[in-house]
Order: sequence, then structure tokens, then C-alpha cells
Amino acid sequence: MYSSDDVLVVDRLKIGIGDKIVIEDANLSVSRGDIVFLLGPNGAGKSTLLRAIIGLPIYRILSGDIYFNGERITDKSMEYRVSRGLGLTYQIPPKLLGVRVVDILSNLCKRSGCNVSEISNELGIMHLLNREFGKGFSGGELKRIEMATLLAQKPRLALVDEPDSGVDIDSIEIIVKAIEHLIEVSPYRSIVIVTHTALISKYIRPTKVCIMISGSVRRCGDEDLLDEVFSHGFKNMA
Ligand SMILES: Nc1ncnc2c1ncn2[C@@H]1O[C@H](COP(=O)(O)OP(=O)(O)OP(=O)(O)O)[C@@H](O)[C@H]1O
Repeated sequence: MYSSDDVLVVDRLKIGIGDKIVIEDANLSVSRGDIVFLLGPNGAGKSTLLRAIIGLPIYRILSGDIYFNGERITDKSMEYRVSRGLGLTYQIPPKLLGVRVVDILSNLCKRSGCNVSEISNELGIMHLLNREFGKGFSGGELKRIEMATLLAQKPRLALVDEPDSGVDIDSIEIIVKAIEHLIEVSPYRSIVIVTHTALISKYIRPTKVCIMISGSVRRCGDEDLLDEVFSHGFKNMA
């Protein structure tokens, strides 16, 4: 069903949070060289899908499978998946709230062999390094810090959740450069980006656009699908 070129395969995934079914029968495949944009209305389950792929424990896999680089990772821990090279915007555990940004980046760089100053310069966050993670950042500052934590993981495949939301027109160029950098460090030259806006597509052309509605991926196509969404919305795709 899937080709040997596939880097990530999500096969008929059903996800529950508590008693609620949030993802129903979701399929997604990412091949070498794929720049995948995942779009969909609010509450469709896009963030949940990314978090289930990375393996955050509250997202229970009820059925279906996830394969990364040919290996079935459905039952593997988040730590294992990250060690294999999957990366999602860093989710700060509550016990680390209050830790300085520089300490979090240093910790990630120690593992991956990156350079905190280089990454901080790239994202323009040098002046934020000594502030506490999770406290009082503007939306745009937070996005740049999140992108820095993702770059610091040097993931083989980055899953990027709404990098362009709440980001001003000047900062979007910084975010776009970081995304290009993530594609460069990916041995597959692949990435998955959840986005709501056309803003990012002005700079980065998707090779594949997928539409998620009510917990399942309804359609995938080429970048022309973006025009359809921005002209007609998601109504006709349900
Ligand atoms: N921790 C949680 N507990 C209960 N319900 C949750 C939880 N996380 C997500 N959900 C629910 O799962 C559904 C999908 O949410 P999700 O955040 O994945 O959607 P989304 O497509 O990313 O939306 P948006 O575009 O608004 O960011 C929503 O109905 C949401 O309320």
C-alpha cells in the first residue's frame, strides 16, 4: 500500500483523549522530499494528530498504526520516537515551568550537538534567553522560541504546529528561514507543517496539501488544493 520512499505513515489511526474520540481513521503518508501542509477548520484534530505521532502519553492510540522510517512505532514511547528523529515543537512539562530559555536550549543542544548562540541568533531570541520559559512572552516571541527548541533537537523529520500564527510580517521571514533549516537538516528533506494561513505558502511551496476535517484526513493533493481552500473554505470538503 505504501512505497519504500515513505518516511512516515499514519495508517487508520484512531485516537482518544479521556473518553472522547478525537481522531477517527486518519491516514497520512510523508515521502522523501515531501513538504506537507496540513490544513483544516478549528478543532479538526490537526494538533492532536501531530502530538499522537510524537507519542504524548495523554493521546491514546485506540487502533491503527504509525510507521517511521519503516519501523512500527505505534507502541513506542515518546522518548524512543524522539531518539529515532521525530521532532515536535518542544512541549514544556509543568515541572520545568520557570526554567530559563537558555537552560532548555542548552540541554537540547547537549544531546543533539548544536550551538545555542547560533540558533538563538538565527531566531533573533538572544535577548530572551535569560527569561523563564512559558512566562509572559508575546505570541511572536513564543513562536520563535518554539522554533529554536525544534531546531535544537535536529530532528530527522520535524512536525511543525502553526509556525505562522500570531507572527508579524517581519518575523515570518525568520520563521521561514528556520523551517528551511529544518528541511536542510532532515536527511529526507521532508517536513510536516500545520498551518491556517496562506502567509507561509508565499515563501514555502508545499509538495502535498492535506485537509483534515472532523478527525480524519479527507483529501490530499498538490498545492492547487490551497487555492481551493482559500477560495471556498472547507465547507465543500466535509
Ligand atoms: N487535552 C484535551 N482534552 C480534551 N479534549 C481535547 C484535548 N486536546 C484536544 N481536544 C479536543 O480535540 C479536538 C481537536 O483539537 P485539536 O487541537 O487537535 O484541533 P486543531 O485542528 O489543531 O484545531 P485548531 O485549528 O483550532 O488549532 C477538539 O475538539 C479539542 O477540544
